[in-house]
Amino acid sequence: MSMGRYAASTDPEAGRDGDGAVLLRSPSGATARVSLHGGQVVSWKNDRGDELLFTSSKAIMKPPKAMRGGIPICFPQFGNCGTLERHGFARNRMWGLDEEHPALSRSDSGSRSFVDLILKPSEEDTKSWPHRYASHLC
Ligand SMILES: O=P(O)(O)OC[C@H]1O[C@@H](O)[C@H](O)[C@@H](O)[C@@H]1O
Repeated sequence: MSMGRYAASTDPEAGRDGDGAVLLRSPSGATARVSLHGGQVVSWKNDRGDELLFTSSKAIMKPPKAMRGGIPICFPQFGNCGTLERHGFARNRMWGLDEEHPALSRSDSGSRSFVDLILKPSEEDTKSWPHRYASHLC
C-alpha cells in the first residue's frame, strides 16, 4: 500500500518520510513523528516547534537496534522479566499501517490527524513466544 493512497483515503494530514515514519500535523501546527520501526512515537512538537519528548543524543534511529527515546512499546515483556530480548520484540519490529481496522473512522476524527498501526506475529516470533495476538496502536 502506498502512503499516497493511505493519505488520500484516511488522513490527508499524514505523510510518510523516507525512513519509514509517519508524520502527523495538526491544524494548529503541532507535529508527531511515528516510526514504523517499533511503532514508536519519536517526536512530538507543539505548535511553536518545541520538542516535548526526550530522545537520547546517542539514539540510533534505524533498525536493527531499538531506538532509545520517544515512547517505546514494551511488549510482550518489560525489561528482562522474561525469556525474550530486553523489553520484548515489539520495539524492534516493523509495524504496518492498519487500514482494515482503523480505530477512528473519518466521521469520528473531525480535524484530528491520526495513524493506525498494527503488529502481528512473524513465524520467527512465534517460535520464541508461541501466542496469537495483534497489537493495534492508534
Ligand atoms: O537500554 P534499552 O534496552 O534501550 O532500555 C531502555 C530503558 O529501559 C528502562 O526500563 C530502563 O529503566 C532504562 O534505564 C533504559 O534506558
